[in-house]
Amino acid sequence: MRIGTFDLDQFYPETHLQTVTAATLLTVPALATGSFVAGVSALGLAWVARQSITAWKRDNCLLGSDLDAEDTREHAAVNTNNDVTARLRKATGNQDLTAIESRSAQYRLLSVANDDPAQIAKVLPRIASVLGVAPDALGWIPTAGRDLSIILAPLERAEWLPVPFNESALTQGKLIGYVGRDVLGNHVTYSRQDAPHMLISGTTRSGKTEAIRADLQSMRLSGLRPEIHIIDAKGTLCREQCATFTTDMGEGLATLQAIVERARERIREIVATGCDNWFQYRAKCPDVCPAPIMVYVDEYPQLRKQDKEAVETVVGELTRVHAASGVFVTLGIQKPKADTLPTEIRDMFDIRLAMRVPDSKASMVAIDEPGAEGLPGAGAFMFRNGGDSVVRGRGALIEGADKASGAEPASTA
Ligand SMILES: Nc1ncnc2c1ncn2[C@@H]1O[C@H](COP(=O)(O)OP(=O)(O)OP(=O)(O)O)[C@@H](O)[C@H]1O
Repeated sequence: MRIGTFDLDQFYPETHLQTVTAATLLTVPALATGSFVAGVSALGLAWVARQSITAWKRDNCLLGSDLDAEDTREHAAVNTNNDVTARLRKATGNQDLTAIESRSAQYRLLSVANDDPAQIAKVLPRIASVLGVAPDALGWIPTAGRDLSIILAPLERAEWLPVPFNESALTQGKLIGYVGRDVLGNHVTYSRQDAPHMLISGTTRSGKTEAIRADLQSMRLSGLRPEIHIIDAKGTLCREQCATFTTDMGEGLATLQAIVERARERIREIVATGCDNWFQYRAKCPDVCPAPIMVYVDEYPQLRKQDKEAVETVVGELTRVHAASGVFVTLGIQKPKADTLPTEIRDMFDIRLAMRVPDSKASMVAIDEPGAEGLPGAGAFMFRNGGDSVVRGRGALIEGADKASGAEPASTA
């Protein structure tokens, strides 16, 4: 398990020693008696033992019953916070609560040894007062593991850490998008093959543009030479390498209509070769398969204002049918509202990335649950891939996109 950039398994190097000892004790006699199968089984047994010992020691640490203060003190990233633990226990009357503190790119993380959502929900306001933050600024991962909840308190802006774009999380020949890191330090990625279209929501200064940039970069690095079309009312993406770019919404609509025409032709060609979709076609006929078409519309309601019916028809067809033709759509939206983003369009977007949005209603539209209204901004996200549960984290910042993550003045939005 990783907390922040820190791997808890590293706490227990002695388990490696135990593995070697167990392996030697079990394997040598087995091999000496001439049984290769027994030797291999013994090695397997030793490996399983090592995994269980590590997990057992780690859980004990997280559960707080056997906290190894010496080990944790050596690492600034993870600390049992005795002060917070004592105050939590006093404030809640629950003597089982133990707080282990760590940090991620934007949050102070408090791991609390309790996974009963009802109990935690009841004590959240008291935890907020112990941490000295407003209750609605607290985030919460109720069942982060067995007997474990994680409470997230936003750090001061000066303490935020940037998340560099990580190319190694991508796979050549696949349309993998790199989003950033979750609060436990894991890479957050998605595949356009599983979920072709993406909705990115976020009010001004929330990090929406940087999120689109990270996605564009991911697609360019896929090795599939994507054909990129950007329709961007504000023009902030004008320096991105692409096939077409426009800030003119009339032109944007015409671009989408032309893509629909091409997509219809493509699907005829794909079906004629006996394939169901672009991914199959690419696997079967890599030499003739056309490049994927990536469409990015930033500030979708602006485009929709151009001609509501025509825009909804064209976006509807592209998202409903043409992932099979190799067309992948990303919509950016500042204030997601049910009337500008009707359910039948919204449901076509399986990948949902929400940065800070104006209120909980907008969060419901953006990601089907409240919470994005309380995000601290500048790249903090809630992410949902299809039916999976929501992941919180911070988006990748492409090198050179910004000098220092903490340098910006706090947003008033
Ligand atoms: N992932 C990130 N990591 C660090 N800082 C970030 C990140 N994303 C955004 N920021 C910071 O927040 C600022 C605003 O980001 P961005 O331009 O992406 O916001 P936006 O939501 O597109 O806003 P606007 O609509 O006003 O353009 C950036 O200049 C940068 O300082």
